[in-house]
Amino acid sequence: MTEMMTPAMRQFYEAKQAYPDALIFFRMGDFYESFGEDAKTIAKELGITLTARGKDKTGEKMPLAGIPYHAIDTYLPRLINKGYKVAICEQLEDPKQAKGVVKRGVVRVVTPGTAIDSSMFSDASNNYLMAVAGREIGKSGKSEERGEKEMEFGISFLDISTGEFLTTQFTDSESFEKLLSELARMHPAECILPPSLYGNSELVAKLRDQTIVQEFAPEIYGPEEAGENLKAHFGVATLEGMGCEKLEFAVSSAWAALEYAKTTQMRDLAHINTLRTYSNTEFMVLDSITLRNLEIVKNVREGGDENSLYRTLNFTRTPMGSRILKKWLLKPLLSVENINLRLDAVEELTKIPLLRYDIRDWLSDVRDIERLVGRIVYGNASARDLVALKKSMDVVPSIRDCLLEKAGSEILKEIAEGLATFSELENLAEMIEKAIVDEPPITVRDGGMIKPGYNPELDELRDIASNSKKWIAVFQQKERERSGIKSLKIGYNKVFGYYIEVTHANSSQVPEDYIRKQTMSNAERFFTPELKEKESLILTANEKAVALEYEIFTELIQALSAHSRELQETAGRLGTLDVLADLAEVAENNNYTRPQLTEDCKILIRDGRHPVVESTVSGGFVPNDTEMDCKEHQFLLVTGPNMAGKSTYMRQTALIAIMAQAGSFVPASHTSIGMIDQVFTRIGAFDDLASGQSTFMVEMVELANILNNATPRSLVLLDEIGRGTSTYDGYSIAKAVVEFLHNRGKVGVRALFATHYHQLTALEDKLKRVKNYHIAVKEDGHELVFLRKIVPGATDKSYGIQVARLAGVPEKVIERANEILKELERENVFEETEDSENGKKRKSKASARYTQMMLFDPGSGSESSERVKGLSPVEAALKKINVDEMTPIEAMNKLHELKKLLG
Ligand SMILES: Nc1ncnc2c1ncn2[C@@H]1O[C@H](COP(=O)(O)OP(=O)(O)OP(=O)(O)O)[C@@H](O)[C@H]1O
Repeated sequence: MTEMMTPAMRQFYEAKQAYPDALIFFRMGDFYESFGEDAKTIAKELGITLTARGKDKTGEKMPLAGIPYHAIDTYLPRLINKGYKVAICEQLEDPKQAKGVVKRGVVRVVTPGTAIDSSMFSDASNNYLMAVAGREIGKSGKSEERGEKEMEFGISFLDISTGEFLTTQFTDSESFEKLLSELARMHPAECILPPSLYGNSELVAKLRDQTIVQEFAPEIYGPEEAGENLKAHFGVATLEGMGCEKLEFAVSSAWAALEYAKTTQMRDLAHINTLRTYSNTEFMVLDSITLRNLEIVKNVREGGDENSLYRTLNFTRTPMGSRILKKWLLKPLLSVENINLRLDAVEELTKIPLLRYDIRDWLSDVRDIERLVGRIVYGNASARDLVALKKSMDVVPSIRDCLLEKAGSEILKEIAEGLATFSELENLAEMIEKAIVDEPPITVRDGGMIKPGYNPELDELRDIASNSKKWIAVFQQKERERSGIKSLKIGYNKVFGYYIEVTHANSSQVPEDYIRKQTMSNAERFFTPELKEKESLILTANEKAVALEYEIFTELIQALSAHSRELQETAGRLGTLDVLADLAEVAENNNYTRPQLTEDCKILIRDGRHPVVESTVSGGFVPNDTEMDCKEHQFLLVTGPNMAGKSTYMRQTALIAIMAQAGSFVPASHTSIGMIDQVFTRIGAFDDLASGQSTFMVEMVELANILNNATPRSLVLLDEIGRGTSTYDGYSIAKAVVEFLHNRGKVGVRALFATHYHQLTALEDKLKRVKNYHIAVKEDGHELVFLRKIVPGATDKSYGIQVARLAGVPEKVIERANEILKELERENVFEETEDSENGKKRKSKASARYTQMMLFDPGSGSESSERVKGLSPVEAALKKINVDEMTPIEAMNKLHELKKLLG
């Protein structure tokens, strides 16, 4: 049966056998075709027509799906993004020599993490492949207290299109917090795991929530062999210079990533010429929850970057700049010195606007050099890519010279000096300029790329070919006259070459020396010995010219490849410069100021604004101050009506700190930030129904993470803890959380806590570092005026009903709600309570009874019916208790609370 298959189909099945888990794309002339089951999948996923051709192994017609060769960039991402692996089959021999049966084979396997086609990812993102290595280690420290095992992980991230390669190693908890935090920050398209970790279903499930996970078992995964292989790849004697010589899991993961990339790409990836080891302790930790809650790079609603901090700050001119800016925001620094280096450069660029304008102007001409170099090294660059690279290189001398002359800050000087070390830059640019035409064709196999005058041999061949065209025209005229057939014409096609075409009606008139070549439906085609001779001359000249052009182009590619490291470094320097100039531009346009960074634990922000909200609110943003320290203002309890601006205020504090530590100016008139090692957030309710967790469960899981991991250097934002359960439980949890964070370690944790549990504000009197603040509003008749101003002290009103009216809740409901509220307030008596600590009298609206009602589920009908029946609060509460279901501790707590109610 297999005899029925064409040679192409046979080769297709050979490829399929070698790559059973990949969809095969098989190059046939101007198309990529796929057969059989692969064709069905491709047609379904891409919504293209499924046709049939030839016979398959069983003699049936073979399903076929095809896409035009030049459209692969459009279609491939749609499959890759769905997690498919694709194997690309191309002609294997050098086309110059290829004669007879064309041998095709797999030249590249494309997986999500190894895609290099630019259309697969936005310019602003890296396309990372992540590799993990690691194992369980014994329990220690905090994890032992919690009865958890610890894991030691090495992880690496490789972007094969830009050549960026990073690795790190760290100890993690059993719930993989750090690993998942890195995953959230780097957002890899694919993650590979060795069999030992792939067997850990919990790990795989958590990774799969965020990326595509594959098992990959390179033959050599041990640290020693992996290290040797990495050294061989980089051509170095030790990995010490890259910082990972002794980090066995980092090394193993780095080799796994590189090996996977080499195996799929089937080339040695020389442009991946260095590995950078980083440490988690270099950067502020922003876990996935915080990244989401603060909308650092994506918005919560649609997941796009609109209204994210990144979008607000990103006016970079180059794709490298966008990518670096994103990295800076995802990884704010922890070293005051390094942050100041960035800030010095930003400040300089704000102070010398002309320098900034010039730089940004020049940078507008710079294309994605990192990816262009990737394509060059890959051998799949087009002549257009070289022109783009040349245009990008053209501006470098101007930038370099201008910076050498004017730059004073350290980073700008370093950039200038770094650019100056690339001595071959101008020669390489000139080489491209001389060789390649200004607007070359898309393909590199059909000629037309090399400028006339660049190569004498090429000029000569082209001459022959073009003179021959004139010869053909003369020949046609001569033959028309000789035969007397006016409609006689000379034609050409790829299969038959040149021919003389005459209609059937005239075919009897042809001269005797015409030799029949082909009969068409309405014409006859002939040739003569003279035409045959000229044909071979023309065709060889053309063929030779195209081949020579390709050869010249390949030489250029090789010359550029030899400088791939310098080109990548240049790209990195231009990208960094772009970010610095961008931050300066944004700072100038938005009235940002330079923050101070300190090693103490103070946070002082004067007239702070939310960088994103300030550009979207109508009527102007009201700036606010923040003052935190570890002495008196360590835990700020923020109260205020719904919609007052509590969340905005808390978020702006965190965002200003993140911007400052990333090296950006900030939206405030004065800022001083004591280094923050991690921002934790528990904001809003995001259902995680997919994972089977309730809203409250999600809230508690996030809270547990904060309580277990926040350090005195952390900043914690808590918005409405305990909202997802009954008031009683919620209040208890909220209060316990304040106490816990306040007392954590010796100094506690810096935290902002927005709450509607007004009873919590009494904690200010008991816990010395808790301070009350509220966001002021003004009542104007029925109207509620939001002043948006944070002021010291607590508030005791929620104004929930007024806000409900503003939101358009029907007036009937609002009236009834007001009646119920008044009824509740009638029960309420003003009382003077003694502040035991300082002996001052404090007025509190909350009577014991009111407080009790809040604690014991104020909204419930049963509560008010108990009241109507005339039970005292303590009696009502006692009635509700089910002693059989209580633990001794719960019973003790309850008793304690009941006693307090008695006063
Ligand atoms: N300082 C400010 N200046 C101007 N407008 C502000 C300011 N702060 C907040 N706003 C506006 O008020 C809206 C509500 O703010 P926010 O969500 O922070 O209120 P909230 O007090 O947290 O509300 P809730 O308690 O209902 O969650 C914001 O979307 C923003 O438009």
